[in-house]
Amino acid sequence: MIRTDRTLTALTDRAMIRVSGLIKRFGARTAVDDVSFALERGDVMGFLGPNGAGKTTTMRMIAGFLAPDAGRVEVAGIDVVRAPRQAQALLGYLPEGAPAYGEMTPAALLSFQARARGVSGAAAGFAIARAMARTALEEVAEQRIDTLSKGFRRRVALAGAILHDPPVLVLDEPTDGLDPNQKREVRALIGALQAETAILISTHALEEVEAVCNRVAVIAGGQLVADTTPAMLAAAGAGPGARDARTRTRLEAVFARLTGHGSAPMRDLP
Ligand SMILES: Nc1ncnc2c1ncn2[C@@H]1O[C@H](COP(=O)(O)OP(=O)(O)OP(=O)(O)O)[C@@H](O)[C@H]1O
Repeated sequence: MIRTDRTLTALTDRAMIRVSGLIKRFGARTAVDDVSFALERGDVMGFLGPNGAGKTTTMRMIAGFLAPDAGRVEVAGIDVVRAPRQAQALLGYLPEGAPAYGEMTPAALLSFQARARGVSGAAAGFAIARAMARTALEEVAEQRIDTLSKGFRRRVALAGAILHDPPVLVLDEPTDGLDPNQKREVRALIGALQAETAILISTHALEEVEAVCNRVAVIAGGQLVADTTPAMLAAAGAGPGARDARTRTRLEAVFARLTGHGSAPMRDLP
């Protein structure tokens, strides 16, 4: 497995997300198999892998929505299994798919979520306005969620994840269903939050990794097979060299192999 110096540096007390020896089984299938990594503030880690590799299962365990069979998850040093409420207060989680409560409006849902986090009054109003502005939701604030387009519904869920301005974000395919402009906006938001936040983001889009990630973790068959940087990933496919057209093509080939979104087979992982 590729591990860079940068990764080893991250395995310190400054870690905002620390995953150690994480295992999850569903019946006979081991969905997540001894996965370990750590992220600090300033890290945006792209989480790659083919369908069924274990990305969502790992993210659900980090967010405290699924109990691991073994191993440990800490958010800012807080054990997610032992102290889920404290850990979740520091974490924003964007699950796959659309938000529940389709009969509510974005404004009502965010208000409900603020109350659930113990925030009310002027502080809630401020947090909701900030989250709506960051996700450009104002124009649909009072429209029922189940009447919104997929892109808007995705942004409502994202607004909920960043509502309390958490120092840790776990985003499961945040730009899925968005049009190119909306994708750019969400990536700009991630860039704006990066300095103060540790962000884990699953994606099937190479341009997303290139645009926002300074780290890349690759999972296949439940096991972490690379924990590196986008540049190292490119080098693994292209050898050292400039990011010229040939490098780009090879990076695309490596990416296709790692994510299963392409014709190349999954063997020979870097
Ligand atoms: N609740 C569950 N019960 C049984 N099996 C499950 C459950 N959740 C996930 N799995 C299985 O665990 C494995 C990992 O699934 P997971 O959803 O974590 O993959 P993924 O990498 O997120 O895939 P995708 O890119 O398609 O979202 C798959 O084989 C999946 O079928």
